[in-house]
Amino acid sequence: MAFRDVSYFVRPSGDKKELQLLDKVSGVFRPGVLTSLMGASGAGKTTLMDVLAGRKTGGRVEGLQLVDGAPKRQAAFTRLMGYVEELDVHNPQATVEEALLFSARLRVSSELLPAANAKAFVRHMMEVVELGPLAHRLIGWGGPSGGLSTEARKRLTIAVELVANPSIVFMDEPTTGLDARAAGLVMRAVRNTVATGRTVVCTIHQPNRDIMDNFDELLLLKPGGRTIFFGALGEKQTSLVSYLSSISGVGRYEPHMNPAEWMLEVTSPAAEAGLGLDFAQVWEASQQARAANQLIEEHCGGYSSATAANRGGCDGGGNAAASKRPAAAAAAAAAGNGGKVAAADGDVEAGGGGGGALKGNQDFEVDKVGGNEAANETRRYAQLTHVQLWLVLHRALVSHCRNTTYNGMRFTIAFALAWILGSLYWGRGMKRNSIVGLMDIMGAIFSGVLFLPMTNLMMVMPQVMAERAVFYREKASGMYRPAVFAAAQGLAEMPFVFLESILYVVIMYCTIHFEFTSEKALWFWLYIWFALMICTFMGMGFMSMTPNMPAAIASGSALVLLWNLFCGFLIYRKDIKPWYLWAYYGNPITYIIYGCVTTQMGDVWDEHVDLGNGAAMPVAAYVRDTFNYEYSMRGWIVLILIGFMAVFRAATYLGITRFSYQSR
Ligand SMILES: Nc1ncnc2c1ncn2[C@@H]1O[C@H](COP(=O)(O)OP(=O)(O)OP(=O)(O)O)[C@@H](O)[C@H]1O
Repeated sequence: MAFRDVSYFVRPSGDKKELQLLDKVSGVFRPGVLTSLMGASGAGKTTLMDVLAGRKTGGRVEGLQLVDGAPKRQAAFTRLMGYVEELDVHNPQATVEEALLFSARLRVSSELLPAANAKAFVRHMMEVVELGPLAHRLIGWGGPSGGLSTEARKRLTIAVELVANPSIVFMDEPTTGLDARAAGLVMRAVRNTVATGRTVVCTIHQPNRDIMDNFDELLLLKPGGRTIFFGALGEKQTSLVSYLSSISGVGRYEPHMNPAEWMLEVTSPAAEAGLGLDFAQVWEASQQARAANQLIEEHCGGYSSATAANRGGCDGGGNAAASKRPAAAAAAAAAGNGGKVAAADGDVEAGGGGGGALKGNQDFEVDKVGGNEAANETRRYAQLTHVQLWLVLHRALVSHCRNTTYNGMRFTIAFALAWILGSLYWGRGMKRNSIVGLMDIMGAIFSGVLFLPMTNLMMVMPQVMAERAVFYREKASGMYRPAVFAAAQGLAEMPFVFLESILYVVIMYCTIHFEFTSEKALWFWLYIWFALMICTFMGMGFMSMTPNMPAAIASGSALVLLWNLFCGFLIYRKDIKPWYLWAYYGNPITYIIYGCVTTQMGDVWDEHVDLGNGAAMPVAAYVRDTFNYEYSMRGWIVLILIGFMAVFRAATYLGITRFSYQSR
């Protein structure tokens, strides 16, 4: 990948003036070469990497970006690159191998990596980052709650990108937060990745000497996103040290010093002010900059920065071919960097193909993976929609089955609430011959419809919050359609809510002793099942549309209170002021109570309610006249409730597609 005069501008909200975060940055990232992006905090390292990776969600980019000598086309480039984010966000319920298989299947097409070969490929990639022994370990949440260690999680994050067989891998601060030993292990995985012939670019903060020794080249930025140095570091960073030492006034480098620390210290804004120098200007005038520019020109061919920018070279247009790296390129790159890359660990060799070649003893040609990716470059996703849905749904179901805390809690609460309601209204389900008896039945139904479904609403929110973080990463990697994720998320809940509804209804129905006919019991169960589903989907929808848990809980609770008040139990339908009727009709609780009450009592013409003073009327007539409940509506109510479910599923879809709470 080559880029020239890349600038990036943002317009902070409420500010008329654009802020420039990158200022004409140029460079070349080559196969088999490990390039570090360094600079003071806030210099623009992550910004540059995000711009080059096409991960910025706003702002304006200028300049030329080429992939394999042609203007970068983002859709194709997304399939060719891996982006190791600083935070290691994974599905905690998956094992290491499952997470990698999931990524491989969704990011490499079945033509290039048949499902039968995926496991062998993944196993091979696990060897690259030395995760083989942890293949069957559950990822977990890390820290005291168990699962992979911080360092193993980082190697997993790298592997998740590697199994997509990318040509170029961007890594955002892969060693941050790790101790020296853990950072060393991660760097070995990074180095192994480079040895497969891939282009690897890392942002990194003040690495120690051992870590620094792993890097071949450096792009050093200063605040404002301007280049201070770009080129080979040389053995033990001698090229960098000799360049900076040649600038008059720069503090002397002593052999015992950490070169990264020294470099950042002598080029800091304070040091610049002390020397009265602008290191970016010094760089532009230097002989090393001329050599770097020559290299950049060689890779940029005849493209001018302005032309490419106008043609959408930054994020669209152009005719980018998928990256095809000849083995010679990797070898040449290695030769140009002290031969560091040529030696590969184990059976991993630098080689050709879009994703570098792995020579193993598999019974299929891994070399083909990525090498033929150009054939699919027009396809946005590696897999067809139904395959995406199956893979995402399968993962969601497995995760739910393993999430014993979530399921344990919801089944326990269902059991406990059913018994509490059952003991409160014990045996009153058939006492329909007095107004008090009917109100008891209504109360039991109102409580049953509200309590457990509301619990579901609150309990699902943290689950969705956790899944959303993983979704953002996977969406950015172009693994599947957002609609697939939304569909799988809803479908995976259904069997568990189904079981929960059976547990809840069986206990409640028997203890309250509603009428024991299979028809009435089935109607009752159906409405309660729908109530649970609606509230679960509503929790998912609210969590997807709002930025965080407090916002989701606040908005969900407010709506539930409104539903509660206007569902026709606390205030009868006929007593609700006309201008509030929308809250009665646009309210799923209204229909669930309506359905439960009318199917229990709306057809009971042979029993009479005592109205006092010797007057009585059939139960069915009382229910119809008092609550406006028509028995004939029971089927329509099912359709209305399905409509509410659809609305909340749509809310989830809109939330994940229209609102992104991860702006970059
Ligand atoms: N969307 C944005 N709007 C305004 N300023 C931004 C935006 N994104 C980044 N910045 C600013 O741009 C500068 C560069 O940010 P960036 O995160 O790229 O720096 P960095 O070199 O990676 O820093 P660090 O090492 O601390 O992560 C910072 O001053 C940051 O505050």
